[in-house]
Amino acid sequence: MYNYPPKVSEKNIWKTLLKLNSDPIAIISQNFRELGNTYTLNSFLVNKRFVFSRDPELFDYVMRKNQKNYEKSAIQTHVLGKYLGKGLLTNTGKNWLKQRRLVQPNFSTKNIELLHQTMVDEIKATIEDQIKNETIDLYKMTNSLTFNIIAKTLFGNSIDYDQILRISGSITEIQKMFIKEVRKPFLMSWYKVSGQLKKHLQLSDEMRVVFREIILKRQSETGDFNDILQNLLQSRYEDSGEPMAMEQLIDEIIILFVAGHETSANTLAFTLFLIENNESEKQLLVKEINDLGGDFLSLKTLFGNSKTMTIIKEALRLYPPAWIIDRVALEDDSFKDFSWEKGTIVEFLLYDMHRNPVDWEQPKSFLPERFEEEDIKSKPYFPFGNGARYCIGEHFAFMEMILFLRLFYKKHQLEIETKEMKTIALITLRPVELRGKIVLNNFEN
Ligand code: HEM
Repeated sequence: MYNYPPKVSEKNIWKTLLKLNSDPIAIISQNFRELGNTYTLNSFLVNKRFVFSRDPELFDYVMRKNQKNYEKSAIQTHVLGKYLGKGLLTNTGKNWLKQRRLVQPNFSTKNIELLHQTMVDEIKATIEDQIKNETIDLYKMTNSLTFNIIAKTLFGNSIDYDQILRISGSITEIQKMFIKEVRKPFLMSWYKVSGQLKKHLQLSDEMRVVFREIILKRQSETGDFNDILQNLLQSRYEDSGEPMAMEQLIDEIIILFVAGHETSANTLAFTLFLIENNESEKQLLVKEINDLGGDFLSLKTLFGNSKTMTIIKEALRLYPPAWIIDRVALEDDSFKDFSWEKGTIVEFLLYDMHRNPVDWEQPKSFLPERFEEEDIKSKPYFPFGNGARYCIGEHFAFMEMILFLRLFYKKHQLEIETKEMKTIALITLRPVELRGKIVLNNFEN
């Protein structure tokens, strides 16, 4: 009936299923090498068929050309959605489209650029705070930095650091629970009877209370507020002219926190590691910052194909935080010689697409200059996704990351202690650790 791509053999299914928990990228990649760019895994554990792929053409077909036939899997819409609500990342169908049309304009280049000063202030404060004359956890630093940036660009001074800490604590706990549910779904009854599920749903409720208070207070105030909340409150649906309902607004805010901090934090940590291990690139970066003089933070120098930009793009190629993207087929479908039944889950491994030697020369090397080549647009490079659900925060992310690197290398140096980059692929791909000491330059740049 259906012509599924080559299957993981009976013999290798157990090995694959076990390793999907402990080291998913290694086993998924190994299967590509053995079975080709697209293969099938029948998982008896969850009674579902998975098609894994690193074929850019199939990715384009599913994400763009035939995207109407594909939806996000229940892992995001239900498992994560029950804690985080139905914001853009966890929403589907008509409701998603309606929300996307309302929320996306708030992330236009023009609107994001208005947040420049807020980002600069947060970055300066974080770096100052971390100069301690001792080794610190740099990944923790990039995490709290990007969390504070999203909090302050969303709420301005309407949120205080105590509230930020509480929300960040709740989101971290919820993410841990989510990972447990995804990795060990067969323990679901235990999560229920042991009270873990309830405890995490309560955390979610508590978080919503904080957001509701902030929003209600804002609605009672008058004045000029330069933040995303103000824009979201002023946004109107095209058809009805109505604003967003309170609970939907809270859903969107929670998603912005979740989608908008860890991805950038991971990228910054990977980028720092790569810069510190590539002396010539570091020199070029510092030279660029110095050559820009007083313009090193100005909007007109931020978004061109600068050294700072190509370094980040290359870090995102080697270590895409969204290392895997999934979709479920709503109806039976076929692509080239293959066909599959509705309900099949298609998993795209961006990590492997970005490192496939067929497309990339020296795929494992850190070579930012490849992003200056003419043919770069034809390469399979999708750190921010593809098609209708493309990341709305790309411009925001580049702005905060470029500002951070420029401010950091303008006046500081890093004595990095982590010698080898070990990664862990959970919801996002992140470093296991990154430790080092920040020191002030003893010369003024
Ligand atoms: C380096 C940083 C980032 C990376 C690598 C990244 C990556 C991605 C990817 C791959 C998707 C698509 C997922 C899919 O199709 O299944 C996505 C969606 C999304 N991202 Fe980002 N992201 C980053 C930063 C941000 C930031 C800073 C924000 C917000 C401030 C944000 C908000 C979102 C939202 C709301 C969605 C869902 C869009 C939708 O489904 O309509 N992201 N991101």
